[in-house]
Amino acid sequence: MPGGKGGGALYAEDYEADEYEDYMDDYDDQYDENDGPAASPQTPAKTVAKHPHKQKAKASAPAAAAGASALAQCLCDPPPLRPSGRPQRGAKKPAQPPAKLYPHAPPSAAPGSPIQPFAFDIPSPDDKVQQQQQRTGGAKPLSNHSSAVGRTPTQKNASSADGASTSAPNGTVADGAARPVDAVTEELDSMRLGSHAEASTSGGPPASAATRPRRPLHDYKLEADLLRMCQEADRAGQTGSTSPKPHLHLVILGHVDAGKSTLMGRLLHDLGLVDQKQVHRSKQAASQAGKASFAWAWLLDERPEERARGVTVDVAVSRFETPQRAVTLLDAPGHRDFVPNMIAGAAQADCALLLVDGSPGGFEAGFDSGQGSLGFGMGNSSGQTREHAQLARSLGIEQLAVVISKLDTCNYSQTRFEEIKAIMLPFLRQTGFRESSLQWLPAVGPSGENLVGPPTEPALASWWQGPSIADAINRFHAAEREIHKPLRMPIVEVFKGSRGALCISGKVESGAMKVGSPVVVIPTGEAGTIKTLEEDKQLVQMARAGDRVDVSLAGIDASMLTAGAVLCHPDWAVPLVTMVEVRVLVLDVEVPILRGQQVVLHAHAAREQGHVSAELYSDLRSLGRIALRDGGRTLAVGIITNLP
Ligand SMILES: Nc1nc2c(ncn2[C@@H]2O[C@H](COP(=O)(O)OP(=O)(O)OP(=O)(O)O)[C@@H](O)[C@H]2O)c(=O)[nH]1
Repeated sequence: MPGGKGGGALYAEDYEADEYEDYMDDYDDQYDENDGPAASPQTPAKTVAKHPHKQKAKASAPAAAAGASALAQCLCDPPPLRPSGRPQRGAKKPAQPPAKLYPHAPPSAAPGSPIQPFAFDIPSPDDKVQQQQQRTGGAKPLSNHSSAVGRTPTQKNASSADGASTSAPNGTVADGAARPVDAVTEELDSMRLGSHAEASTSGGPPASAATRPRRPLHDYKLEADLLRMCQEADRAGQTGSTSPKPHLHLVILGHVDAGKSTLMGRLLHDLGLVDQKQVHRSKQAASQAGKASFAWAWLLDERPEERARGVTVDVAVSRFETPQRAVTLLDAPGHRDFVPNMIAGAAQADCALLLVDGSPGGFEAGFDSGQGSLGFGMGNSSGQTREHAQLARSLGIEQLAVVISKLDTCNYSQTRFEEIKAIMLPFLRQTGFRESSLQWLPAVGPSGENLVGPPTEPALASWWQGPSIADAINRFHAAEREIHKPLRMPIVEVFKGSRGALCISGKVESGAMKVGSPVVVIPTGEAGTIKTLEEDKQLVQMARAGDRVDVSLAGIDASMLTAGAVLCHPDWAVPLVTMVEVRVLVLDVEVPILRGQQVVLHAHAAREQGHVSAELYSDLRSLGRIALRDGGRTLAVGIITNLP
């Protein structure tokens, strides 16, 4: 296997800043044009990894020059003081620091200086590497290829909401590298889900559905009756959903407290989907809890936990329509603890609104890379604006509207709007977004400025004549429905439905199903049939790619249903693998990703340290994208290039 013994290793080679865009474009373009893989699955997967300092160097030549001299100076000049507080031997007065390298240098920095004298009160970057190596048993830095292995029976990650770095019961994703291949293989065999499924009391089929050889996808043909139903739905312009308009799955992203839920609550109200009574109830509840400013947000954040903490925890789903679009809205949490939930939300989306807090200091807090002025990571203090944008792009979102909120806090300043745009645009380009797929607009959630019509506030109306939020949504294109591929519906939620039955919900990523269709749930291999299909609380007979549905199943042991599993066509089930080769882009990480390092692999709604049910990116993009996280941070994003 490429990547060495037992897998579980991630390899990286040099990566230049602009390569991210090329990397995404390469793949997207090549699949668009050829409908085939950019690199043969047999070809060892290439990994791209970027070095944060290289990225900075390429992003701006003057900054790079300044950075190089600053770094060199820092390394060559002894620090002015020793840890004891006494001067270093031979210490000389530091030269005048170069021009500001990092636009959001902490306020404590010396005027004009990006450099903080290192106080030796926190581990140095070298210390961090060493600590990490000790954690992973003397692991080595990586080079050149990528692969990740899942080894434990699939279970819903029982870790923190973060889902990061807690060990799965039977081991870790990536510790195979240090152990003999045979031992790992044996262990894998003994853990096959076959035994898991056979042990179930449901009387369902053995795990063969999960482990039988993969039938080529091109052999698949949509069943005649389903095809007819899809064609009828096309003609009628609907699939049982309430609207004939093109359907968008829109996710709302952004740093914690950027104003996502407030904006969406107010938007739903202004579009007539939330009545005065609901608003009144929400306002009352919020003021009674001493959180009056969250009244609009509480229209979406309904859970007691969310209201108590004042943050969104899980993705809230609602539906609304604009004049030209039917929209399934996914309000994602912004808090860093809930990034895994954000990933599950973004994985279902075709387009996104990225909310950026325009208030003084708000943008800077959300956009902070946590890298410190010299580009070395200084902890987990980074803002989620960057991480959300990077994850969104790597999860396949190409259309993005950047909404600069809270401008009421700075007199609706156009200068502030333009300043934020000027900083964000190069970053988003570098993240892989095409400039032509980006929209920029201001909005103020609580007062409803620029949500469904032009601004009424003179200070904003004087300079903004561009699109409102509703206009921006109308400009998004609906994704193509992939009905000619076998059924795939990743399970996002398992819940007791209004009719009493246990239901699963999620977005159909490919194929179609109707009431009575046979299905199999991967990874457990449980087989059954579709009992009911519900879309937007209405019973429907059929659901196809692009529909978000609630499904109840007959003949399936309910205990086998977990979020992250995939509902599949029984003859073309998603492959269940213990190892995937991935091509990854390493994000701004504090220390290199090391062989043996534990990571949590996120693939669509699944997060695993164990078995992975995965698709090749070339077969189905939405299920072939992955993110690797550890310690509450996203380390790398990528695509599955091979299922060895
Ligand atoms: N002044 C002002 N305050 C706003 C605006 N939008 C939101 N807020 C306030 O910001 C706070 C956070 O708003 P939320 O809507 O909960 O933010 P969020 O992004 O949904 O937060 P999470 O989902 O927890 O990440 C609330 O007190 C809102 O009233 C705005 O445009 N202007």
